[in-house]
Amino acid sequence: MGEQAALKVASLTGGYSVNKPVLHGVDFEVGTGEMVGLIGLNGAGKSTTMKHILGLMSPKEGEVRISGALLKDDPDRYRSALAFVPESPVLYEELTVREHLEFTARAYGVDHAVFEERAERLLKLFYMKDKEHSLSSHLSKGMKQKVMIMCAFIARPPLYVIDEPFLGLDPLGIRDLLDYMVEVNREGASILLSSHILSTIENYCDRFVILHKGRIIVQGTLEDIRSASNMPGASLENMFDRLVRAEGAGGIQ
Ligand SMILES: Nc1ncnc2c1ncn2[C@@H]1O[C@H](COP(=O)(O)OP(=O)(O)OP(=O)(O)O)[C@@H](O)[C@H]1O
Repeated sequence: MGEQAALKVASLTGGYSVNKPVLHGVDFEVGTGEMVGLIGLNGAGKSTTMKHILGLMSPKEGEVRISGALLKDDPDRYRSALAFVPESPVLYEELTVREHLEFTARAYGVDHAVFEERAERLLKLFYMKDKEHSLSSHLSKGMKQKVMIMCAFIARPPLYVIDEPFLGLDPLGIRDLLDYMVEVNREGASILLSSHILSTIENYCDRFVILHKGRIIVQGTLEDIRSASNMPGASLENMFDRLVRAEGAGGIQ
């Protein structure tokens, strides 16, 4: 991996209360142009890790760097270097789909002509062209999720942090999203993707980080995880099942 990873999470310990951390010494990187899958059971700490990366939570110990920089070094630059797709859509009810895209593009300083071109392509790709002037409150659940996804891609930042994006998307939406992620990835963007749909992400991610009860139990390529779990040729889902059962399933104590 290069000297300066797109994202470096180092010895991260943190949580919601001072005395009871949720994350314990979490260490991983996302290299430039890499797609890394963050996987774990409900409550394993995936969203908490992402909140630390976004700067919504401060580490108790350890640090998070984006392209070598800490949030406190240059908050504006840190924030504009990443786009986040949350697990549940968070939209402004009184804004239309197009207005959401415009608002995001402006916040990231996207040139107007570039915005028009990207917006047109995304609206068509996600079958949302006929909804561009609809208020977000008038959209279906999956359509709201598509707006969040389009907002991330309109910005085209170097790093995407994507939390379980497939929920609510129809099969075409899932495939279009994956294809688009591959496209930005090939152009050099880095992606941290969390999902429970292991059979889908198995074929897309370069590496995986398996989080269990706030600790990383294994990380690496599919082959690395096959060696670590002594399961040659196994699917990610089967390895995950064995690894977390061996550690004892259940939430963070
Ligand atoms: N706002 C909060 N306040 C206190 N504890 C929280 C809060 N959000 C999450 N937690 C706790 O932190 C732990 C990790 O939760 P987190 O949301 O990071 O899990 P996750 O891996 O994203 O799970 P899921 O797959 O269900 O989305 C859990 O024990 C959870 O109860």
